[in-house]
Amino acid sequence: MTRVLSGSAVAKEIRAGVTAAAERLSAEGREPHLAVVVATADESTAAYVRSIGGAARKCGIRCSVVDLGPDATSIRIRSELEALSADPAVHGIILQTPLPPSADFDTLASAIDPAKDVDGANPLSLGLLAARLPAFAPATAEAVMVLLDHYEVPLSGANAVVVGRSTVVGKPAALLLLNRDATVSVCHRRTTDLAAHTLNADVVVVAAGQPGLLTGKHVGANTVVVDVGTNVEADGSLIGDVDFASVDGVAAALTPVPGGVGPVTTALLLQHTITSASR
Ligand SMILES: NC(=O)C1=CN([C@@H]2O[C@H](COP(=O)(O)OP(=O)(O)OC[C@H]3O[C@@H](n4cnc5c(N)ncnc54)[C@H](OP(=O)(O)O)[C@@H]3O)[C@@H](O)[C@H]2O)C=CC1
Ligand SMILES: Nc1nc(=O)c2c([nH]1)NC[C@@H]1CN(c3ccc(C(=O)N[C@@H](CCC(=O)O)C(=O)O)cc3)C=[N+]21
Repeated sequence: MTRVLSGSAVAKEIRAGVTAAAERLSAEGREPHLAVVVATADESTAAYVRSIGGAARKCGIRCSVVDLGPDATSIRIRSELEALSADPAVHGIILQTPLPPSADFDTLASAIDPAKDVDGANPLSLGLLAARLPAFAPATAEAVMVLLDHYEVPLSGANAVVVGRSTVVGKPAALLLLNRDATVSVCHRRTTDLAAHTLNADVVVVAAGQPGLLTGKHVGANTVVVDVGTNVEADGSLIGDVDFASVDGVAAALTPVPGGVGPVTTALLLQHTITSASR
């Protein structure tokens, strides 16, 4: 039997704390405010931005979406990030990926004030994370850890495999797992034999953006699979990177998409905004 590790209830719990804190802050005249900068027409990003806006509203956090369009220049994006960093009424800033082909995420994210970097995108935040110093972790990577902890998956000494090495998800997830004493392998497109790695893993985190990448042939009976992928199908439905039907019944546990990592990510982003507004 494969256990389905839902994120919805976990997210709800986090949002309850956020709502109470947002109420307190607003009563003091410090309405928490999250700004989301978008420069893409990507469908999964649009879905994410909608879910952030909806969740923020419900929790009493102001959310402004700054949509610069898919043709925005690096100069335009950078000046927006600088203006938001300098605005005392803004407490959290996120820059959505993907960006226009001419723009570099890591370069632009360094324009986000680390104090407002609620998605841990500034390379400085990643460095602090690597050094185990206080910083905002990327919400998705932290959501992976929150889910594993909630379902009491042991990490110390566990073999963990992360599929994907992006700055936004794969790399920080690997760092967080390493900080918890897992033995971590990071796989990517040049990995020659993905199954050889994942079959040996206690925990597999998949963040590749490739539907159907991980199948029942990649996992064993004791493997816990965390599916970070959010791929929008032609009919508009959301699917992960894991072939759910083939892994279900083989692995020990699996997070669903939707209803797994996604809602926890959004809740943590709001929680980070509260932390920033409280300072
Ligand atoms: N649920 C959530 O909260 C979030 C979900 N996402 C989703 O997670 C997925 C990954 O996002 P992101 O990290 O930004 O994506 P990127 O495209 O930036 O990175 C994808 C990574 O996966 C690797 N990869 C791609 N294909 C394969 C393959 N066939 N075998 C092994 N590795 C592969 C790439 O390797 P290489 O480096 O060699 O190219 C790369 O490192 C997307 O579906 C995205 O929408 C993202 C953020 C949050
Ligand atoms: N800098 C940056 N950080 C990100 O974290 C980031 C990004 N860029 N670019 C785009 C991807 C995508 N992503 C999602 C997060 C949550 C849901 C989510 O909550 N989905 C719901 C369903 C929502 C719906 O169905 O509309 C769920 O999984 O249950 C989806 C997608 C974050 N991303």
